[in-house]
Amino acid sequence: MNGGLDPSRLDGAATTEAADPGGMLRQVASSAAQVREAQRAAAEAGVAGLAEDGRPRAIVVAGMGGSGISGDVLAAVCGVGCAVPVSTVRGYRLPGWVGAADLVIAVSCSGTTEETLEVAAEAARRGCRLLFVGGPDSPLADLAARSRGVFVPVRSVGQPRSTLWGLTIPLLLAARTLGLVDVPDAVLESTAERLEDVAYRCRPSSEPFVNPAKRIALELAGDVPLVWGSSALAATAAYRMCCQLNENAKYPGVFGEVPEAHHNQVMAFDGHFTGRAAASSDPDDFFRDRVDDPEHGLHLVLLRDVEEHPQVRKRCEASTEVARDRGVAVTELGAEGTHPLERIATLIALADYVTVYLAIALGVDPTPVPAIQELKARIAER
Ligand SMILES: O=P(O)(O)OC[C@H]1O[C@](O)(CO)[C@@H](O)[C@@H]1O
Repeated sequence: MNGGLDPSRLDGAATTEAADPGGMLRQVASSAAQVREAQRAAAEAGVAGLAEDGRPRAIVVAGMGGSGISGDVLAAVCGVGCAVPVSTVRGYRLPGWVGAADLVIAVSCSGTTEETLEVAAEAARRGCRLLFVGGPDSPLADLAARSRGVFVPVRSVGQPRSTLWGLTIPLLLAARTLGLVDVPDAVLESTAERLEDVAYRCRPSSEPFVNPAKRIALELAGDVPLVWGSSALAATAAYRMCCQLNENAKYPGVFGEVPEAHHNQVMAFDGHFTGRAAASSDPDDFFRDRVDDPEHGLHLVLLRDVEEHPQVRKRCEASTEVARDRGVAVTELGAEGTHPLERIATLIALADYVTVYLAIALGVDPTPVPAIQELKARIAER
């Protein structure tokens, strides 16, 4: 499955369908189209009707993996000033405080994920306000019909994780209709245009020296990425990047947010995963012989937002210095645009491409997730 690193796999001519048999690059490139199509789907489903009952006390999004991220993106775009709390439930249990005054949004691309269905069924039993987003002709769609919740059908572009924008835009439109977020149609369109622009710059035929995603993938290959966001919004993109490293590249990724990472994760720079420890000439160095390759160690990936707390900006600069002083490589990815939706979408889009190209450079098929499927099958047998 893993053929080892071969940078030539990212040469423009080589990044073909053979390198990506499941079509993950095509799926990622569909993000802008998803933004546009989801607006039509949400309007046809009657999401605007949610406003009839006024503002909910809270919004709770239930979803797993690439679908659960939609709840985090909603919270990030609504921002700290949001009039009601927005949280994501990843698991089987709906928190005890959630009741009829709250809006529960169940998101599942396949419409079959057991955790999401269990939380949604519990929300229906408690009489919560309900919105369902996901696969048509599915158990989720059946539950929506039985519980008379609003249902937005979403056409999968392949994998749930690459259908992120088809799943997320209906949530943003629900929040908009409830007066909780300012996302005008013009911002949805400018976000789609920015996604198209990232897709163009990161297109398979462009060579690594001009393609930012290919360049960053080659910088990361072999290292253990610590991915830190410089704002709540960038931290959501950082978490997404780690999940995409896992599922697309079958690769580890450690998520963090500045300033919190400065109170714990940064200590890993002083540990044995840094090239410095591995290259130690001290014969008594416990870690010296335990790291195979002193060239490859931790790699700090900083996702920088346009709007950062002034102290966080200083902290990001200091992070870079502290990391480089210890032989830890640093790569920065910057958000583009002004609206929070544009900023998070551009960070996610670039990071998505990085993870797909990392998979290809390593000889890994980005699309299938066999260990996830095996776990599901084993659980179903018990
Ligand atoms: O959107 P769905 O179909 O509920 O799936 C959610 C997540 O579950 C997984 O299939 C893993 O269980 C992920 O790949 C996916 O993002």
